[in-house]
Amino acid sequence: MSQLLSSLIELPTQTLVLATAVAVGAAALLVHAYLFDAVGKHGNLPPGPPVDSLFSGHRIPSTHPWRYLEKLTEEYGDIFTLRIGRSPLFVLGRASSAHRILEKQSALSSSRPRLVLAGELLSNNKRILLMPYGDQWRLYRKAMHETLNDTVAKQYEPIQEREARIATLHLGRLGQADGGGGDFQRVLHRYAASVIMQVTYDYQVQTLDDPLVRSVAQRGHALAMCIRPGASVLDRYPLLEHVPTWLNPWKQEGLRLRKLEQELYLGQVIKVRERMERGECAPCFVSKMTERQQELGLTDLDVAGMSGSLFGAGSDTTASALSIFVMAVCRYPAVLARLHEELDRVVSRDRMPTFDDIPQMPYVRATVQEVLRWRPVSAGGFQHSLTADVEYKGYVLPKGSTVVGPHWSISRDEHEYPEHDVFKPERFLQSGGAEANGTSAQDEVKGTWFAPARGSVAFGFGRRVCPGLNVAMRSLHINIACMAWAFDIAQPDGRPERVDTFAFNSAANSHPLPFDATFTYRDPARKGVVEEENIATGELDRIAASRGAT
Ligand code: HEM
Repeated sequence: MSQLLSSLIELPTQTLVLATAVAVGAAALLVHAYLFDAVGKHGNLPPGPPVDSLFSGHRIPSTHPWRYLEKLTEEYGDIFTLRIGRSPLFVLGRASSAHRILEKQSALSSSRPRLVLAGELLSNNKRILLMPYGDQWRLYRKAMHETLNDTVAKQYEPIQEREARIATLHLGRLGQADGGGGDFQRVLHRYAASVIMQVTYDYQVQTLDDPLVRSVAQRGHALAMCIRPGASVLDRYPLLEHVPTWLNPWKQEGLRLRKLEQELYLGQVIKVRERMERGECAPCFVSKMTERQQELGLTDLDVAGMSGSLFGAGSDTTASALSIFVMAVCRYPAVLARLHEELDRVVSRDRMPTFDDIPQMPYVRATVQEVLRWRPVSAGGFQHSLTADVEYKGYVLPKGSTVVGPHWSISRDEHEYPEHDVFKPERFLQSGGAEANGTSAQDEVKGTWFAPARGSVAFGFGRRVCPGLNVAMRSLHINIACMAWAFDIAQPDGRPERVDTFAFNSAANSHPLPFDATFTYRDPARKGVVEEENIATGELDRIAASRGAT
């Protein structure tokens, strides 16, 4: 009797266990299918480390994420898979994979991952950096090419020479309160802001406290906040976009930011047009776009969006690269000594360097290349997304997934760059530097003295390569030549080993954290030349006037 009873109890217990197991198994399969839908369909994917969490996948540290990716590259090789939420991210940590996928197959790998808050709501799909590959992006690229190509960029050289002279004057006056003060990074920032504002709006920036520069920087900051990985719930759950605006605080915020941005950028376009009508505007991005607007089929919002994008893309990046140069010569004084030798041979102490001198200065050119390699500004690289399946080493990377080539790990490959952590411009003298060829960045400017070196990834990849590189490379050359011509630049205690060459912020365009450097004129004659040049730029008068006004 008791045997019968226990078998009756056992039966439902077994059934219950079985049913629970089936339910758990089914749920696991569903979760698996949900989390790995893109991955599961294709199967043959590059290996990668185990996930940190079943639901969120891999957690990439927010501090210097590129260093984490470098470690994984050393472990897993030139391609590996991470999972971010539901989506796979393929990391191309070496030149081999990045070149093969982002350059050779760039027709398939030149889109951007969708960013609902930053790209669609805030930017109204008018920010080229975040735009998906397609007709609108092509139109913007064409417009940018017309206004930033080598021939047009050459016309901006006088602006860059003048601004480099102003920057040199301010560097020589660091610590003085009468308009020459501020730390050196602010001086370099002012240079970059002023050049990009003149290129875009024919608007010269005198100080970083200029209200327009502040407003533009605030908009850039708002964008940076929205782009941070995981910053927006709308990007994690894009379906929320369909919740009506009055019930949707994230959408309201995105649209509020869009309004602020559009008012600012449209306002600047209108001001340029008013000055054009009065015949007071020098050629700049907005004036050229205004002339070509109808022909290209651009709306006012397109012109406003494109011109607004330029400051964010071109100002911080240039300022950061110039600060990296200062960091490098503080840490490696022998590099500065060799630059001094070259400048003394080509330029003499009686005048400042000009663009015409640069082709005669291979060491200056090699130094620029090494700045871009040693501490790449866009260290983590920019994410691209695939518009079709892409094959590499027998793996199939599925359409729609995201790939990234971190500039940091690619530029620190010991096979390509022995003693990668040492700042050594000589490596670009040996390899033929600017004359060598092979990347799409070089295709842009092939044969010119400022082409990025063979294998350089500093300006990105394939069809998304930086359209501002003609302007950027000119800025780096002229400023590095002027700084090295004028100054002994040093770590203040005279102890180069104290320079922390890893002290950078973690922004997408990474910037050295504030550090001290001294800028001492190499001799009084050079100081005299810089001051004389700045009578011509008008900067000495401006400083005197601002002193009188206070
Ligand atoms: C040292 C200075 C600079 C560096 C290191 C730099 C680097 C980059 C990189 C890495 C990208 C992304 C490429 C990719 O997706 O693979 C980019 C895109 C871009 N850059 Fe630059 N850049 C610099 C200066 C400039 C300047 C001066 C301008 C404007 C005059 C500019 C305008 C742009 C624009 C509009 C894009 C977006 C292109 C697109 O998505 O199609 N950049 N830049």
